[in-house]
Amino acid sequence: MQRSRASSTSSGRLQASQQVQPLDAPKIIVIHPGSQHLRIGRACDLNPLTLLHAVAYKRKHQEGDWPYHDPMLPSLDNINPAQLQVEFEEQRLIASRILQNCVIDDKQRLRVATPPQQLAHFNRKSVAEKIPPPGNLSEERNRQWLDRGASVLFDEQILRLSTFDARDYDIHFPIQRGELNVHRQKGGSLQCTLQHMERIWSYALEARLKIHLRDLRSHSAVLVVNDVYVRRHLREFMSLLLQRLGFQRCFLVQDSVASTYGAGIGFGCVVDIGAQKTSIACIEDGISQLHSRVRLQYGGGDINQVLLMLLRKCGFPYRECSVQDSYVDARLMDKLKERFCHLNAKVCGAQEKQFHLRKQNGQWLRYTLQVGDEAIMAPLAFFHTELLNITGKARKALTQQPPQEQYDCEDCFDAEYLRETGRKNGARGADASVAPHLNQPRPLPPITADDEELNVVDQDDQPMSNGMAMGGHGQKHFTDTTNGIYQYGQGQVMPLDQAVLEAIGRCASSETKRKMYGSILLVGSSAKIPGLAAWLQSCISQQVQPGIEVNVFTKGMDAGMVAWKGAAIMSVLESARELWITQVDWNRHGLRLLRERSPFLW
Ligand SMILES: Nc1ncnc2c1ncn2[C@@H]1O[C@H](COP(=O)(O)OP(=O)(O)OP(=O)(O)O)[C@@H](O)[C@H]1O
Repeated sequence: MQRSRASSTSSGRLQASQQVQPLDAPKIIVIHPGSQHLRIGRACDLNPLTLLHAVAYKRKHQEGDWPYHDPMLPSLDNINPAQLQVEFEEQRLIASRILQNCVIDDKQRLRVATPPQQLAHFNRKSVAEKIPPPGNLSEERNRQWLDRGASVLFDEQILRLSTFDARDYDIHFPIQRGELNVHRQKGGSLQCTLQHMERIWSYALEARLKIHLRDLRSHSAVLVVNDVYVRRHLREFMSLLLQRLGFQRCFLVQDSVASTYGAGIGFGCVVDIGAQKTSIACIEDGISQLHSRVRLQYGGGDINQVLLMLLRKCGFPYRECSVQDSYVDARLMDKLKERFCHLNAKVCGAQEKQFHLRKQNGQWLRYTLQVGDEAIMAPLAFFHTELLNITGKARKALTQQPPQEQYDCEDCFDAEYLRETGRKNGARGADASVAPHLNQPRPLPPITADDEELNVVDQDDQPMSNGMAMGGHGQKHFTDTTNGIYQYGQGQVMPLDQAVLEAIGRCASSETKRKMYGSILLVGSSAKIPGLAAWLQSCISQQVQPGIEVNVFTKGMDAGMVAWKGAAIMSVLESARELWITQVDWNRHGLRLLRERSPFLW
């Protein structure tokens, strides 16, 4: 490890009460939970299992009880759907003009647009054809598509729930937009959310990894957590792993730090684009730089919604598609995006595509359609973020408050708690003349009940200033406040390139900034969109001072697994031994251990 916690623990601090056992990769379980997927596996595995991070409980149909469904894709903003359509169309035209200005070859020829009306002419006439079940699916398995007898469904079984079938289940995704999905509706309390998580992880361990839960006491766990975290939630994760699931020991690692290990780089700006969130953090010497961290509330799921809207504009032949109610349709949009979308300006013109779909009655259908600029315009929404307004205009940018400004009433070693309760010269509370450092202004109060450690920046909340992000020029769009909060424009969703420029601009020295520009690592499954790295590189290059080298890259491995692999590598390092927190120690010392041992500033 680049940074040893041993060097930062004083002699008077905690010593492990148990001798650390030899490292044994098959007995270490690495867990990376996300908004859509859970990645889990043994540290010795080449790749983790990837399964849907959701659970569906069969409902008892009772009077007054309605099914509860967390959507798989971010919901459309339905405050004023008609207005939304009009605004979307305006933005589509602007994006189309941007694309037409793209030079596609050495002869400086410009890109030719494919108008949706031209595609609609073909698509509206396209009729679905009945086809037999795909080759490897027997008639028998096609009939038993869904296990209707099971009281709980996981993974693929949830993805087979149509609008009709879903009515029999309460469906929960315990993480949404990268954060624990705590809400006021059915099954939305913090304890319920943790219970959903426990059910999914237990299923993955027992049914998929074939590890009995009672054997977990001889296993260790590494949990990959967000860079921008809520301390209270991390505490709950520790209890879930050590007390509820019963792992022998565990440690937590931030996802950007794990990604640098997975990619084999010593430093870099990690841009993680997942299903529902994008997080950015600059890593140096194994530490995620506090001020550079930001989590943006958009990801691949929002691109699915943009794609569907664009396809509808050109006569999408599967007219009943309802991603809000049907998990089959949400899954279909994932697949279509993964197959069609790209950010390669040289690819233009209409292309004929096909997709298959199983109907509720077991009949398979084949749809044929033509796709043109929709395929490039949907992912362009990462840069032209006005297109993302359909899934919410008032999008929040989340940064993390420094540790000394975080107040945790259950942490009896919390700096604020000690300040409030400490006795100086026999008096409660400190006198400014005696201990001026203890009389600092009180930290900001919690922002929300659950997210007290997050700086939640509602993009409409703050006045504009001329705050200039360093590194680039022409970035006059950021509000810069004293505690590291920033926002983009007058409430717009922050474009990806601007967010990266701002994150790097917040690094301490120009040397560090220069290093970061030269090493921008793209991870998360949405980073697999062909051409994304080159597009981002080109956008950033145009905005930095001349002479600064910009390098945006992915590693030659599944971008969605980089963080998991990094955590697996870390877990077996000799230098990671001091990070482990045993069940016995956690029961005895609790939170204090996270302060002492976590590989990031608690
Ligand atoms: N080849 C691909 N091309 C484009 N997008 C892809 C590809 N493969 C997967 N995706 C998209 O990546 C998203 C899932 O990403 P990932 O599994 O990293 O998210 P997550 O970790 O579950 O969520 P989050 O990081 O938002 O909490 C989905 O929107 C999926 O459609």
